[in-house]
This record gives sequence, structure tokens and C-alpha cells, in this order.
Amino acid sequence: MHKLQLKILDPRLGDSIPLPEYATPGSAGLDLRACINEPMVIQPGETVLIPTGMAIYIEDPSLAAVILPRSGLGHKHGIVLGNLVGLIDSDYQGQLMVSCWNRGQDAFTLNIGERLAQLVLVPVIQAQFEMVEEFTATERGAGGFGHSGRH
Ligand SMILES: O=c1ccn([C@H]2C[C@H](O)[C@@H](COP(=O)(O)OP(=O)(O)OP(=O)(O)O)O2)c(=O)[nH]1
Ligand SMILES: [Mg+2]
Repeated sequence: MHKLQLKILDPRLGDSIPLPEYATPGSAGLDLRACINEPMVIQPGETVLIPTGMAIYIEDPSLAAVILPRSGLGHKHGIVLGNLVGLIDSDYQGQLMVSCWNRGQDAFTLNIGERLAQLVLVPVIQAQFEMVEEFTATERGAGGFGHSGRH
């Protein structure tokens, strides 16, 4: 398994608040927990930045991490991400933060240590532009945005 450098910034993490872990052997995501000092009510339409109490240093530019919503919170409670998806660069060393958006109709109480989003490590390919005047023709060409119809 890949090794990932992790720095604990909030001493409760790994103690009263569990460290992120894969819930099952096949899990893709590590659940991130809210390192907040008291339960927080997030009003409908409100977005708050939640600390996770930890930093990671991915180091390898051919990797990144994405922060994704948890499906249960998103679907049932409207708790998703203010940035829709969080992208963690391989050279970022600051605290992982979760932008938490209540897009639902009801206030949501986020509890201390609650799992509010998930972190997924992903491969990245960095590209260098190669300037051309023309592309080799394809069947699609510039057609897009429903060009091929609906059914
Ligand atoms: O949900 C997120 C998204 C980003 N980040 C951190 C890690 C990431 O590497 C850095 C910058 O994110 P991004 O490039 O998406 O934001 P930006 O608005 O372009 O900021 P910057 O100018 O710092 O790149 O912020 C988080 O902690 N949580
Ligand atoms: Mg950026």
C-alpha cells in the first residue's frame, strides 16, 4: 500500500477523534472528521470551512487527492462541498480543510469528530503543451454538448 506523510495538527486526532481510515478493505476513500471545538449548526444555504486537524504531504507530482462528499450526508441531509470537489495538490502541506455546504432545507448539526467528507488519492498526468495548427481529423470533430443526441 502507498505511504502518505501525515502530520497531526490537532492533538485530539488519533485520540478522542479517530484518524481517517479505510472503512473496508475495498474502500476508495478515507473519511475525514470535523476537528471542531463544539457542535456546529449549519443553516440551510450556509457554507463553513471545517478543519480536519491534519496535514498531508503527497510529494509525488503524479498523485493528488480529491475531497468528495459522503453520499449519505449529501443525499439525505444536503451536506455537500462548497467547492463541489476539493483538489489537494501534491505540494500542499497545510491543514486539510473541508468546505461544508448545506444545500438542503433543514439546519444540520455537525458534531465533533463527525465524518463529513472523504479523501481519495488519485493518479495525475501533468501535460506540456505541444503547439499545433491543425489536429488530425476525428469523427466527432468539435461536436459536443449533446451533439450525438439524447437516446
Ligand atoms: O477542499 C479543499 C480544496 C483545497 N484545499 C487546499 C489544498 C490545495 O492544494 C490548496 C489549493 O487549492 P486550489 O488550488 O483548489 O485552490 P485555489 O483557489 O486555486 O488556491 P491557490 O491559489 O492556493 O492554488 O488548498 C483544501 O484544503 N481543501
Ligand atoms: Mg490553485
